[in-house]
Amino acid sequence: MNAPVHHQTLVTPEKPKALAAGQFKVTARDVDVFYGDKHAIRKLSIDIPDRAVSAFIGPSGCGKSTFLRCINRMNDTIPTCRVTGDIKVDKNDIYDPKIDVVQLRAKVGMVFQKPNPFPKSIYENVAYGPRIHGLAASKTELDEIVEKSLRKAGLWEEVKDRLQHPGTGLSGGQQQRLCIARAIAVNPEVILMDEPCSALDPIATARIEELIDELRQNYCIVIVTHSMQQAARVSQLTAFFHLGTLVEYGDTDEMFTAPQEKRTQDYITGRFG
Ligand SMILES: Nc1ncnc2c1ncn2[C@@H]1O[C@H](COP(=O)(O)OP(=O)(O)OP(=O)(O)O)[C@@H](O)[C@H]1O
Repeated sequence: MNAPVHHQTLVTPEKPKALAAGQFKVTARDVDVFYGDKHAIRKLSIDIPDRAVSAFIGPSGCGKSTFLRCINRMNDTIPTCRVTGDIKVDKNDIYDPKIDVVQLRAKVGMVFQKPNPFPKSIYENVAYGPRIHGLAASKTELDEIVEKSLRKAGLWEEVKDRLQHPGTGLSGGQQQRLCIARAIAVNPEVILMDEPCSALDPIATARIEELIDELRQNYCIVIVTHSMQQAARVSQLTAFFHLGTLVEYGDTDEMFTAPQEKRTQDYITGRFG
């Protein structure tokens, strides 16, 4: 990309109130991440507010996904990966050995690059989490959770008459909304999205972006994206990563018009990356 980003904003440009009040949902201090000898994240500190969308941008391999996965301990599943430093969600240390990782991943849900519904029915995809977390006392309550989650994910009208059909039979964009419904069903507070639109066509992408904008009213959302246009459209805050460091994090509008750092300026104007 050689020209500055064309700035389209879907969302109201007001600053998140949480920023002004200093209320942060996720805080990280001096986080380092290693894969064996490879130092992937260096001394990263960040305060992420609630009820806003934060976008992580930066060139390939700069550590965006690695840091995103730290926020719900998804990196625990990679044997060579070691995380040091301090990460808190709601002031609770998520690397405390006493933390129940299954509960943490319900509270800090994740949506992946490629939609990955379970090979089960649409209903079961959404009902599975609430059932294992004991969130429904009866079948009626479970039905209500499934409907509410599918509604919040903007999928209910399209699937209400075929809840017993396989989730894998939906279109890519519908599958991604099903995965969002699945994450929502267990009452998360933070939703991590790792390039959630990269496998989708522009229409399905627009639908997911609208959904992200609606969801920010109730959740802390962090999205990794390769698209600066997408970051500009959906986020209120943007974090620019480079070579495993967080170069700057702040108001999306300011980041794309008057970045603080030369490296950010060079990246958003297409001089590297
Ligand atoms: N499982 C892994 N094992 C070893 N090294 C890894 C692993 N995952 C990532 N890395 C390395 O860590 C660094 C950061 O990778 P990461 O995927 O976090 O970057 P990214 O900014 O999300 O990249 P992209 O935009 O290409 O997805 C890279 O050098 C990458 O090769």
